[in-house]
Formats: sequence, structure tokens, C-alpha cells
Amino acid sequence: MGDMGRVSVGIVGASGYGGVQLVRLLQDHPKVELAYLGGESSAGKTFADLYPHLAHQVDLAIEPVEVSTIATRCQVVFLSLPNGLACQITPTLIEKGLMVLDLSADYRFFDLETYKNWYGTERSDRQIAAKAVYGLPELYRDRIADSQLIGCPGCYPTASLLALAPLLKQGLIVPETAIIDAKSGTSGGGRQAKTGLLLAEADNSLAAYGVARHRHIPEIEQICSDLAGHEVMVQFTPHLIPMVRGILATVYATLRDPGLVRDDLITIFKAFYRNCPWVTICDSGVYPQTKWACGSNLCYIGIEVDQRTGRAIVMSAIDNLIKGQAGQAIQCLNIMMGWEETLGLPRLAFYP
Ligand SMILES: NC(=O)C1=CN([C@@H]2O[C@H](COP(=O)(O)OP(=O)(O)OC[C@H]3O[C@@H](n4cnc5c(N)ncnc54)[C@H](OP(=O)(O)O)[C@@H]3O)[C@@H](O)[C@H]2O)C=CC1
Ligand SMILES: CC(=O)N[C@@H](CCC(=O)OP(=O)(O)O)C(=O)O
Repeated sequence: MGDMGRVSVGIVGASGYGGVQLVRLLQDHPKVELAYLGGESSAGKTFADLYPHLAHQVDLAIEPVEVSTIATRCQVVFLSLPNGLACQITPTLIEKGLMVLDLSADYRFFDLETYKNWYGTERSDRQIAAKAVYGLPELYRDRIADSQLIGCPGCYPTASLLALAPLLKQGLIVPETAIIDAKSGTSGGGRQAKTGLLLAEADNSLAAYGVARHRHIPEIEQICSDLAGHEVMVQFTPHLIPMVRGILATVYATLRDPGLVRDDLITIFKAFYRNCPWVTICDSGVYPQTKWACGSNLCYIGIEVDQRTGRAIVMSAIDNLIKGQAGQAIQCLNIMMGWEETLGLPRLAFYP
């Protein structure tokens, strides 16, 4: 334990969009002390060099990634790195007794064959990967509580799965009819320079990408299959939308019982998420906006039934960097530590 019984925490990838959210939230967390920030090109700079407006709150420098330093100073480490890096250091961190929360895709898959097929990397850390728990608390809370290693979900899977879970778990839809139409702000692509994310490219425009091949497809299907109890394929199409933060996933699926109406589903969703402080089911006829979730760890879910087509339509809005990334990882940490699931996490959105 660090100062006054606080848990000492490190963040690797602190300069990135996810990393800075972690720093911002954790420096205010009542049971945590920030003990280490790591990075690559930013190593040697102070955090204040990168984010001057946080200078009065964070007095740490970014250090090169050195596992023994992390293990000496930290009890818990968040890895907010590009895919394929966490798996190189996690086995040693786990061996040294740290709790690891990985925000990349490295520990999200039950089966490393799937990871290899979609991410192209052969892995040698099978035993460690087998210990990982998928960090979606609303579905795997008990397993998260007992785990040392969390594979935190992607932002699109978080929004999509929270919309689909009650329908799949209760057998209310024909799983294979599920279509996910999702839109993300540009911060979902990270902080490094990419032409498509330039304001001049993304502004005044809306387009799909990764159609029928986005790497979140196997992640969403893995959890849908787990919920349905058999292998499920879904259609997922992401879109880049000219805003910075937020995801709206609109999910369509055919109801098994065409007699179900909107208020039936609202009752079912409210019951399913009754012990989930970070999911809010909208009232009848209210559809969520990304603005409501931006800056908050909440996921807002709106529900409709089209009696004509027999489909359920579920809309899910999150902040990709909070419930879709840093906030959800901290929610997992709270559960692993036996703390209140809401500790240190924001409810209020930035707007209006
Ligand atoms: N952005 C989002 O909405 C979401 C992102 N994620 C996932 O979270 C992870 C981080 O994403 P995001 O914050 O957006 O990415 P960024 O590109 O903004 O940040 C990446 C970070 O990784 C660090 N880094 C890169 N290479 C190395 C290396 N070899 N050694 C040490 N540090 C390195 C960078 O440090 P430096 O600047 O020092 O080089 C930087 O801090 C990714 O796996 C992403 O897929 C998950 C959910 C949502
Ligand atoms: C807008 C945008 O580019 N979004 C990212 C999703 C980021 C994320 O959540 O995904 P991972 O953690 O799996 O990388 C993308 O589509 O690749």
C-alpha cells in the first residue's frame, strides 16, 4: 500500500487518449495513488509537458517501460497500449503479483486462435491468457472480482453488447438476425496521427469503414455466443462521425415473440440491469444521445419495437473513452478490490 493505505497504481501509455483519461480519473480516486506513468516517445517528459492544464494535479514524469520498476512501485497497472504490446509484459507482471488491467485487445479473447486470425499475431502466453476475464462488469462481475488479469472490452463491443445482452440472455431474439449499426467519434482512433482522423478529412462527412471485416466482430460474436449458449454470428458496421467523443450503437434484431411491445422490453431491460449503477434504461419513447454520456461512465439505452417488422431496436450511447475505455477499466478495478463499483467515476456528462 502507498500513502494512507491507498493502492499504488501505474499507467503504461499515459500520454494517449485512454491514458490521459485514466490519469485524470485516478488522480481523483479516493483509494488510489498514482505511482508510475510509462510511455515510449513521451518518455522523459513530465505529464505537465504533455497536458499543461493538469500540471497542478499530476506531478509525475513519463518513464520508459521497465517491468521491474513497475513491479517495485505498483500493486496495480493499467496497460493502455496499441494491440500486441501488453502480451509482451503481462506474463512477468502477473508472475510478480500485480493486478493487470489491459485496455487493448490482447486479453479479450477466450481463444487465442481467434486473436491470431483477426490480429495476425501468434501468441506464446497461452497460460496467462487463459486466466484473463473479459472486463464487462454488467455481464462478468463475479469473475472480475476474483481475477488478477482483465481484458477490457473495446468501445464498440461495450456499446453493442450492453444493448444486446438482455435480449440474448433471455432468448428474446433470433440471434443471427442481429444487426449493429454503430457510429464513433474520432478519439476512438487514438491520438497518433492518421490522415482519416484529420479535421479536414473527417469534418462534414459520414462514412462506414471496416465493413464486414472490423476486428470488433469476433469480440462481439464471442460474447453474444457466450450469452446465447451457442455460436452466433452478427452483422456489425462501424461509422466514423465528425465529432470527437461518443458512440451510438443502434441494434436491430427479430423478436421471437411478435406480441412483445416496447414497454415489455423496457421492463425486461430494467430488471436485467437492476444491480448495474452504470446502465440507465431510458423511459418509453426516449432515445439516447451521445451528448448525455460524454464525460460520464454511464451507458444510456433506449428501446423501441417496430410492430410492423417484428424487430426490436435498441440504441446504446456511451463515451468511448470513459465507459468504452478508462472508466470501465476503473469500474473493474473497483470490483477487483471489493470497493463500491461507482467509486471515483463520473456520472455527470460534460454537456449541456
Ligand atoms: N480510443 C478509444 O476510444 C479506445 C481505445 N481502446 C484501446 O486502448 C488502447 C490505447 O488506446 P488510445 O489511448 O486510444 O491510443 P493512443 O494512440 O492515444 O495512445 C497509445 C499509447 O501507447 C503508448 N505506446 C505506444 N507504443 C508504445 C511502446 N512500444 N511502449 C510503450 N508505450 C507505447 C503511447 O506512448 P508514447 O506517446 O509515449 O509513444 C501512447 O501513450 C488501444 O489498445 C486501443 O485499441 C479501447 C477502447 C476505446
Ligand atoms: C473511430 C475509430 O477508429 N475507432 C476504433 C475503435 C477503437 C477501440 O475501441 O478499439 P480497440 O480497443 O479494439 O482498438 C477503430 O475502429 O479501430
